[in-house]
Amino acid sequence: MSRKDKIIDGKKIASEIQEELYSEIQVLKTVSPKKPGLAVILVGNRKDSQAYVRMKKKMARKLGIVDFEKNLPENISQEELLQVVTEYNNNPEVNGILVQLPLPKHIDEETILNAISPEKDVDGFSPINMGNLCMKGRDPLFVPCTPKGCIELIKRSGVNISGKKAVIVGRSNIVGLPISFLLLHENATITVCHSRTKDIAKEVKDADIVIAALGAPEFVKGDWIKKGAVIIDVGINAVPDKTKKRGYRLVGDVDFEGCLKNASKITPVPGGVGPQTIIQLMKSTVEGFKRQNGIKKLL
Ligand SMILES: Nc1nc2c(c(=O)[nH]1)N[C@@H](CN(C=O)c1ccc(C(=O)N[C@@H](CCC(=O)O)C(=O)O)cc1)CN2
Repeated sequence: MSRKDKIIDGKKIASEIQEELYSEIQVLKTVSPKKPGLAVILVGNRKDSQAYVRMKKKMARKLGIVDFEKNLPENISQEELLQVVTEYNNNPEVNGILVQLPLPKHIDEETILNAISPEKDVDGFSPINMGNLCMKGRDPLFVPCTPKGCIELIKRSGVNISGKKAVIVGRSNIVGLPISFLLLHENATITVCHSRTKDIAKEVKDADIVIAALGAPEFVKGDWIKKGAVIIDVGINAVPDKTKKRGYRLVGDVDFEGCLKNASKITPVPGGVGPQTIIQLMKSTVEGFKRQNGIKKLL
């Protein structure tokens, strides 16, 4: 298999989904005078978070989703932030609410995420949606965007998940845990590795599907990969690089060149999982809009 055939083009898949969603929104216009609305709450001045929020706004506008934005100061109190969440919970024009993470240290993330109405929790991070994701036969209203995107990348690359052994490296609430449950619901056999796992390399060597989501640059090495394995790299790490204009380059949690040799499919960084986070958020907003307006099936 050629190098090109092995690399999952995340940007291309995201633009295919964008086109599908655009068409769906055009049809929605014929059945409802309302437009889907997404509220994004950003606290503080982190450059990376500001960039992600800009990307979300830009995509929403391209698709005809109305964006509501609140940029709040770093020192905002938890009570004031809760007030903003409540306002959006009560605003019928807002179908999805997202609080950009991470939050400043003085704010309790769990309290804020708990305050988002589960019906508008497009990130899928609220305890009700997370709880339903973790149970068999219970459909959460929303599923976290990055894990949802990983499943979509695997499926759209023609990989059958059922019966496969999937090894997830990382157990975060945002990615590692939700993707483990999504893969389990797709009938994969899952192993979740973390900092106390005795021999991560040994676990990965057995995997048909590897999900790397631990936030450590190029952690997963080429000689850990079983021939034919599918590798989904969720990590986005900036490593210093003086040859680059911005002084750094982005790498994933996987040693890309090393792992490419044995992999049958692999996502690059950038241009792999990242674009899914944005487009899946838009999909979830439209799903929320339809549910909240009693729109079931189109055409
Ligand atoms: N409330 C949330 N906060 C955060 C989430 C989330 O899903 N919900 N995820 C991440 C950040 N994130 C979106 O918020 C995000 C990360 C990366 C990308 C992306 O497209 N990355 C590009 C590279 C971009 C670059 O050049 O810097 C890529 O991988 O190709 C989009 C969104 C944490 N917070």
